[in-house]
Amino acid sequence: MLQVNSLSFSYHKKPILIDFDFKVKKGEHVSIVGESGCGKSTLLKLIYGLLQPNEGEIFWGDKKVLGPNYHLVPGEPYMKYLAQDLQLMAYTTVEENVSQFLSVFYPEELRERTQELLEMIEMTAFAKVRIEKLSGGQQQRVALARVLAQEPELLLLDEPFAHIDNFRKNDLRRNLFSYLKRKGISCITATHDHHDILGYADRIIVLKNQEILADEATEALYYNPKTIYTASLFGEANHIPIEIVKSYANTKRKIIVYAHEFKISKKSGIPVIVEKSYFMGSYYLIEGLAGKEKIRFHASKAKKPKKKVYLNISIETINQRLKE
Ligand SMILES: Nc1ncnc2c1ncn2[C@@H]1O[C@H](COP(=O)(O)OP(=O)(O)OP(=O)(O)O)[C@@H](O)[C@H]1O
Repeated sequence: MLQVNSLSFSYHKKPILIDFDFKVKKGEHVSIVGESGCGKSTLLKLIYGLLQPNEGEIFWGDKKVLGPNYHLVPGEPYMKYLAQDLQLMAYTTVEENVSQFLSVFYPEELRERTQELLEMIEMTAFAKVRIEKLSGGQQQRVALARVLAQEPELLLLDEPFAHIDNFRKNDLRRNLFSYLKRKGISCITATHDHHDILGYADRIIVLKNQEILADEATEALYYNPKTIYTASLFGEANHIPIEIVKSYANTKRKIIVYAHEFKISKKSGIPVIVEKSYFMGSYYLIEGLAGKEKIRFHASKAKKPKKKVYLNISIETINQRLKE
């Protein structure tokens, strides 16, 4: 288990992370999310031991992670960190880059393990190709297989699919995260992309203003995000005064409603004047005004500007969001 205790870090006196406490269990997959510059990469570098905490400690089981003040070569053998710097050997083949790190004695087992990893990254056809001939996204996939060949207990991934095209991304996500679960490898992923989170992360840690804003199981956080900042990490979300939803409500509170949670009605609900429709593939995202309040919702067809529609939200959603 990873244990982060009262961790604080500053770059040249500028605080980046203040008093972080969290745990990651064996085999658990945790996503670190938050706006650009909130400190996601910094947190991964601290866990890996590339940066020295100002305060606090990090443990993997009973082993303390020592920062650069104590290590000439950063990194711990039980942990791997995959960042933008891929550290591949340009003049050797994909296969060699992966198999070199497998601690396997018998040639047949070496072949099988290499094959398993190349299948996982869908690069079997490129086994004999030299790294220098690959695209950036292909190199990123090889780098992933290479760190997995080293059988880490904890894998740290920084924007792992940033250079990978959309054709591959979904398959690769599914392959990678089920591989990690199968092998019981713990994983912390820093990402902006909610597609990396929903469906894969067991837990989400949200960073904002140098602090942990939320640390919760993925579904619980999705359904009850508490702040619009958190909800927006999952997709298009509205933060609207409750009096717009329930005209009789006597409160200044606002509630979070995801765009897809509104149902359109011809006759009753929140009156909204359409401003703009955006084609999104399987639906249209519609922007409109409820009084002075901007509202975004989904519709199966585009709506003409100035058209009046009525929106409804289920009572279950309202009650859930109003819970403290
Ligand atoms: N070596 C450095 N020296 C000084 N400041 C730094 C250094 N590296 C990062 N920072 C600053 O620390 C803050 C956190 O950076 P970090 O890269 O951890 O954020 P991030 O959440 O990973 O961002 P992104 O999502 O854009 O990758 C930013 O304000 C950044 O400018």
